[in-house]
Amino acid sequence: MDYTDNSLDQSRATILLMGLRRSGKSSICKVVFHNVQPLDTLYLESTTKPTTENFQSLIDLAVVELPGQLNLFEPSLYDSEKLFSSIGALVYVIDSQDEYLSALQNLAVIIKYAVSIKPKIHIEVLIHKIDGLSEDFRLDTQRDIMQRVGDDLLDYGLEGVQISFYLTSIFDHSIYEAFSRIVQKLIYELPALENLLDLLMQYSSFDKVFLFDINSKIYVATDSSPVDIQTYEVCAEFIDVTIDLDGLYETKGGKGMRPTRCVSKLQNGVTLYLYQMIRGLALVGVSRLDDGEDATSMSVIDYNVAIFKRSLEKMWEKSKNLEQGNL
Ligand SMILES: Nc1nc2c(ncn2[C@@H]2O[C@H](COP(=O)(O)OP(=O)(O)OP(=O)(O)O)[C@@H](O)[C@H]2O)c(=O)[nH]1
Repeated sequence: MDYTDNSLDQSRATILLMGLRRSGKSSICKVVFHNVQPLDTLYLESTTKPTTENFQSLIDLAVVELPGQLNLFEPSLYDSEKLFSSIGALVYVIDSQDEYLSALQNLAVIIKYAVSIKPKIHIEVLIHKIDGLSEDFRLDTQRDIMQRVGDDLLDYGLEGVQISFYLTSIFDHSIYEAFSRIVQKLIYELPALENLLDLLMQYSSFDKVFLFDINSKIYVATDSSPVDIQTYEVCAEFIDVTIDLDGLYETKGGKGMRPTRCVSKLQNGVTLYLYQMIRGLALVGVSRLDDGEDATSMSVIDYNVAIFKRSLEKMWEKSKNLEQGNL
């Protein structure tokens, strides 16, 4: 995703990032959207005023971060009603290594306000910094937080509100997985995209396909089979290797003339396939081709991926026109 400017554009899909002080909001933004190494977030300064960053991917995305020290309803600093009515998803970060009861009280107040302004808002709760908890304790913590949030909402008469919970850490891929799922909820064309990816799977002997945002390693869509985190990790790392290699070799006719394509067969027999798409995206597929069927299958894969890319271009053009009111 490209960093563009610093203004909040109402037409973009907007994610509002909230949570108490030091819960990890800025670190998440830095790691996911700016490729900062997790350890380099250790001594980040506390954020003192609301910040907005815009990113371009399949959709234009704005991430607004509200500093934890702010009183949510502090009218002099920002117009909370305007802000909440413009967002698609509220992401609330809870530090699971800290005492979290006050965070849960804060969350309940925010949810009450958010749904009063925008009833259809997506509410996403990150139970963050789980790297410091044992496997068993992670699940206990998640259960406890879900139970308490449910009880708080019941007290407010908001029992029907849908909330998604994610266990996350910037030190592994869980934060990318969570953001992938959150961003996908904001993509209007997601069902059509998933359909296309299912078709691609069916006709191209792929076992799993992802449509990745190359810079952030968020996947904006995948086929309908379940995501296994190890497959995600292999594919995300394959993007890094491909981009590094691509930088080493100059293609005929100069850079950027041909889309990047890379195929690699791993020792365990799994073939990884990457093809550059539009708007900073890449299709990454995993396949278990048998020896001997590589060449024919690869031609079929190339052919079908080219069709997928054309469909994606058409879909993108159409949604752009719809947005501009041209259709
Ligand atoms: N162990 C661990 N530490 C984390 C993780 N994410 C962030 N941190 C640390 O938490 C501390 C606070 O992170 P920040 O990103 O500054 O928190 P913030 O929510 O932006 O804080 P304010 O700006 O004060 O609102 C930093 O030292 C980070 O390195 C995580 O997943 N695991």
